[in-house]
Amino acid sequence: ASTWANVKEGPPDAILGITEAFKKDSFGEKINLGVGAYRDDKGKPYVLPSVRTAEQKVVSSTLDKEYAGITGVPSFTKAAALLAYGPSSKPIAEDRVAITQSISGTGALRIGGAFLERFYPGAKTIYIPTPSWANHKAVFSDSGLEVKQYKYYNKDTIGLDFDGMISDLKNFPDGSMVLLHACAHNPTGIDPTEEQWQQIATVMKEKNHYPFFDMAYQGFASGDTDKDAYAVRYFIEQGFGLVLAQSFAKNMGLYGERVGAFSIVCDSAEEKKRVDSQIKILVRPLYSNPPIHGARIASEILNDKSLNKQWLGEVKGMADRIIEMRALLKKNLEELGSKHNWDHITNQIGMFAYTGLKPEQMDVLAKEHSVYATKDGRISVAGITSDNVKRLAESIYKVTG
Ligand SMILES: Cc1[nH+]cc(COP(=O)(O)O)c(/C=N/[C@@H](CC(=O)O)C(=O)O)c1O
Repeated sequence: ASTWANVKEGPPDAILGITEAFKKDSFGEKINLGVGAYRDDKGKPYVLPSVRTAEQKVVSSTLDKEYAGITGVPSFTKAAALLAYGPSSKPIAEDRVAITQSISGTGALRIGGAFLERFYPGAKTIYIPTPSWANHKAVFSDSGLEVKQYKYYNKDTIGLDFDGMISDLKNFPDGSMVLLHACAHNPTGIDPTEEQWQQIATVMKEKNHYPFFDMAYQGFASGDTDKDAYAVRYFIEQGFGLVLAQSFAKNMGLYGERVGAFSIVCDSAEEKKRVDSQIKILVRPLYSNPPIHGARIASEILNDKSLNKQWLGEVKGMADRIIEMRALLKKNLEELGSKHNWDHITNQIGMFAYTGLKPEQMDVLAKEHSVYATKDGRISVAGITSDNVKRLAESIYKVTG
């Protein structure tokens, strides 16, 4: 038999497969609300002007193309840590943060999964929210961890199942690894309030649970990078050690440049030194060292005062457009006379709206209305424009009444 006779055909990716279906549709007014990538009000991909400027600076500085170190471009990772943990971060001041560049957010999650699988002193089980980003389970199970879930979404209220989450955290074995979306929860767009984060931290401290923060949308959720880092910084103030995956795909629009970072907040500079050495030993056989171009662009933006200010304005602009599209969609649905309560569309935050539509309704949206989104009812609000919002509302209204 042929070498690969035993290889079976697998299913298309839940998220990236939507774009394939969208591309095949010849309808002129088709709408893609699938992949979580920002689009401007003309539905076009958006390269931030600050990124264009930073890229020109990088290119004109005629730097060489030598290997970066295993942990990447130092001026980038240093600035990424500051962005996440804040300028007055104690762990940074005490040199307790081990950080490596990663292949965007996915790569950071994968390095984290592999590091925890290799060194975490407790059970090699990580608890992720229900629902979570479609790729989390595979990233962590392929890292060799057992993946379990905690309650997060309440489908009756289309809100946070806070009591369910707290009771799960209380029932899990002491010292469990818990994945937390730092802001703009994917796919629900539902975040704990600051008070709820404080209660989550209290329970996790009592239970000695270990936080794994995934921050893929810092600045993109509220338009304010400090506000979006609230949970991470609060946990650190409460004395937690933690690991953090950062992505610059969305907040800098560097999707295809694959810019990210993975960091571990250690107990001491001495511990950080040991941890850092083991991160290098883990990364070297994975991909040896990361791509330099995207990191150099991000470094320019994060380290140059005026570029950083310009960037923050652009990130806020993206967040504001998303918030405006949420309000427009809700308004159009109400004007059509929809009897449903659509408050969740404007209450939710970040790239996605969790509509509450069922898989079969999502199928009808695609097949009969050429509106494409994932089966779980998640729509990427970034795909909504002032030109398509009316037709989108009509399509949803026809499907939901
Ligand atoms: C929560 C979360 N974490 C990590 C990532 C990974 O992003 P990266 O490009 O590796 O930095 C994504 C991407 N989410 C969108 C794109 C995708 O699925 O890859 C999405 O949910 O559509 C997330 O939504």
